[in-house]
Amino acid sequence: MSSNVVPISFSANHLHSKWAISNSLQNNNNNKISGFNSYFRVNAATLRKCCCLTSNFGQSKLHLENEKKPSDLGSISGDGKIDDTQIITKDLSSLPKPLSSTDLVSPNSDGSKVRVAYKGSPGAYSEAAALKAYPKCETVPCEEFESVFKAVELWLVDKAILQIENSIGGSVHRNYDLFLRHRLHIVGEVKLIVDHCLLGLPGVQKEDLKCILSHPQALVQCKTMLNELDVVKVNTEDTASAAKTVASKGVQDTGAIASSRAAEIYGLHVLSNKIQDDSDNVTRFLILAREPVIPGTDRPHKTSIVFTLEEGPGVLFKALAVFALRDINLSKIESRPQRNRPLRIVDDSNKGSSKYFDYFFYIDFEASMAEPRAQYALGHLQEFSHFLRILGCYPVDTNL
Ligand SMILES: O=C(O)C(=O)C[C@]1(C(=O)O)C=C[C@@H](O)C=C1
Repeated sequence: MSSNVVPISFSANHLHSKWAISNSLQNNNNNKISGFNSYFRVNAATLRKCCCLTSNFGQSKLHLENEKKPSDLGSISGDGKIDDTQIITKDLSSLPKPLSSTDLVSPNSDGSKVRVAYKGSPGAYSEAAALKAYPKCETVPCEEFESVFKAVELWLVDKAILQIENSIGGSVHRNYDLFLRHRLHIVGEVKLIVDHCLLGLPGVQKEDLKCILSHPQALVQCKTMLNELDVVKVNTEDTASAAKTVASKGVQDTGAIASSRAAEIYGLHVLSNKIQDDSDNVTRFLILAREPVIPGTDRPHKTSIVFTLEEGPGVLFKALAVFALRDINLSKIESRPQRNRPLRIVDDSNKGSSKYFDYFFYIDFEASMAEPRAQYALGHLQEFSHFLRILGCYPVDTNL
C-alpha cells in the first residue's frame, strides 16, 4: 500500500477553497494510487465527505481513505503539478467529521447552534424571549435562576435569558442580587409583549373556575380580572407549569394564567385573552454570556453598571450628575441592600451615632462604552464609589 503524505496549502475558508489532489483519484484502483504528476481542483464540501484533513500552520495533510469510487468525489478538473502525494486507505465513515470553516463561523449569527438556558418549563414567557433573541436556538429549561447562571458558567449552554423587570410588576430583585454572585456579562436585552390568557380544560367555562394557578408576576399583572372572578390564587414556578398542572391533573374547576403558546403545548383552551391589567404589558429580559460583547456605536447601546457609594451629603446626587453633565440618559435605577454589610454606622458628634442601610446601586444608561463620554462618566463616578462593576454594554432592543 502506498504511504506517501503530501502537504497541501489551503486557504482559511475550506468551503471556497480549491483542493489539489492527484489525478490518480480517477483511477478505478481504489487503494493503489501513485505516480502523481498532476493535480486537480475539487470542491472542499465534496471532498469533506471522504477525506480527513488535519491542519498545521496553513498546511494540511490530505488523507484519502478507502474511496469506494473515485467518482464519489464529484467533478474534478485539473491543472498544475504536485509531487510525493500519499494516500492512506481506511474506512472513514465511522470517524468524527473534521471541523470546517462553516463550523467555526460565530454560532450566534443565525442562532441555530446557540443553546439558551431559561427559568421555567417549555411554553414559559422566558422561553419565548429566548426564541425572540435567537429564533433557531435550542432552549434549555432550568428549575431555578441560580441554575440558569450555572448552566452558562459550566459551559452546558452558550447563553442565559433572565427576566429583569416588567412594566406592571416592576423589578425582579432576585436577579439583580444574582448578578453579583456570578461573573457573567450582559450581552443583550429582549423586550417581550406579554399577553396573558386564562386557560382551562376543554369544555370548561370561565365561571366554573374556583382556583387559578400561575407565576406570582402573572397573578399581579392580572389582578383586576382575578378580583372580578373571586377565585383562589395559587403560585406556581412559572406560567407554563401552571398550564401543565391543569392539563395533567384534569381538574375542571382549576384554570391557569399563561400564554396562548402554553395552551397549544399542553392542549388547553383559551377562555379569555389579553387579561392583564394594562394592555401594554412588557417584560424585559437580559441575555447573559461568559464573554462580553465588544461595545459598538453602530446602533443604540445601553450600559448596565452596579456600584456602591462613599458616605457623605449629596453623594447620590453627585453620582447621578456624572451622567447628566454629559447628556447621558438613565433608563433604569435600582437599589438593593448590601447583604454582607447591611448597616452603616455613622457617628455624628452632635447627634450621636445612627445606623443606615447600605446599598448597591444599579444603573442602566443610554450610551456605549465605546463613547468617550461614557468612559469619562465612569471615571468620574469612581471618584466617589468604593466599588464599580460594568455588568455589560449591549445593543438596545428596539424591536417591540
Ligand atoms: O412564568 C413565566 O412564563 C415566565 O417566563 C416568568 C415571568 C416573570 O418572571 O415575570 C415572565 C414574564 C411575565 O412577566 C410573567 C412571568
